[in-house]
Amino acid sequence: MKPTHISIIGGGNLGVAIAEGLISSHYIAPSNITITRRNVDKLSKMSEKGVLVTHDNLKAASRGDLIILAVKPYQIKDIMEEILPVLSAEQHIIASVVTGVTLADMRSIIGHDIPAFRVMPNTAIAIRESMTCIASNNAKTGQEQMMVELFKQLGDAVMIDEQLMSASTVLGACGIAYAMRFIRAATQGGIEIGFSSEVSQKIAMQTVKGAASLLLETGNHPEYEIDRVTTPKGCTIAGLNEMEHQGFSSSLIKGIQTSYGQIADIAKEF
Ligand SMILES: NC(=O)C1=CN([C@@H]2O[C@H](COP(=O)(O)OP(=O)(O)OC[C@H]3O[C@@H](n4cnc5c(N)ncnc54)[C@H](O)[C@@H]3O)[C@@H](O)[C@H]2O)C=CC1
Ligand SMILES: O=C(O)[C@@H]1CCC=N1
Repeated sequence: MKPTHISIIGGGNLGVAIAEGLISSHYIAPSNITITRRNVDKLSKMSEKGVLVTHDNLKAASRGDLIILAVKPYQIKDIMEEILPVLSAEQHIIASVVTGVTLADMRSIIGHDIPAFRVMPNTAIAIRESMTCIASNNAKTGQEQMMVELFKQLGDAVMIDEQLMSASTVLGACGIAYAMRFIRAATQGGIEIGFSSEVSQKIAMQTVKGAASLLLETGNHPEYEIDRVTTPKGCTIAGLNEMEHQGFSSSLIKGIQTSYGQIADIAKEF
């Protein structure tokens, strides 16, 4: 089972990133993707790639069998009300990437029959390296599997309980920004100890990629791999311990908790 036409409502940062990932995956032809935005001029790169671009959400919704809502939390209610007249439980799956908007919120507008999903990717979906968490509680047979297969084309994907959707938003979607801040900070440190900014960033980026790949490929725990780097009385443990004295792990955990707390406020925008 595979969607025949995917319509993305809201061609902003994430909506375009999803379309880019879909195009490069060859999972679906660009002519079977529609993306909408009020100002379609900003989607010219998408139309150059063969994606159908329109400001007409109704047209997009009737064309698609999978509709991905990628608008801001305060915009999703109006969009669902707008497209409702063309939705049918037989034709459509509605998937929202909108932070803090629950399946119950969605059902309060679109009703109980239309299969609804929450999907939480991150912006690396554009290059097919997203971690995407997916939840639903009224999917029809085979639809959950179809959604996982689709998003596995764009990185990795898992079904989770909806209760964990906010946690997945923080760890996966916000998480890519935390990882990039690590890269930027490491780059700045690298400049201070002698590298040009360009070379420093290259080293920082490839090192983070290598660390993640090592864990993904071996299945090892990070501390096991750290033990293999930290020579006794060596420079790694000296720096690592100083980072911990300065609150490295603690600041990350506290940041994650703060982001998580913020989602309750975002949810009020619905
Ligand atoms: N940016 C990210 O990394 C992630 C964002 N999200 C969620 O995805 C959603 C979208 O986020 P972004 O792409 O960052 O926001 P964005 O503001 O870049 O994109 C939203 C787009 O929707 C368009 N839009 C607004 N009203 C519309 C309408 N009536 N018809 C058609 N298009 C309309 C806007 O013009 C804009 O281009 C948010 O709810 C956010 O919480 C989730 C995971 C990651
Ligand atoms: O910062 C935000 O609220 C959105 C949700 C996850 C990533 N960006």
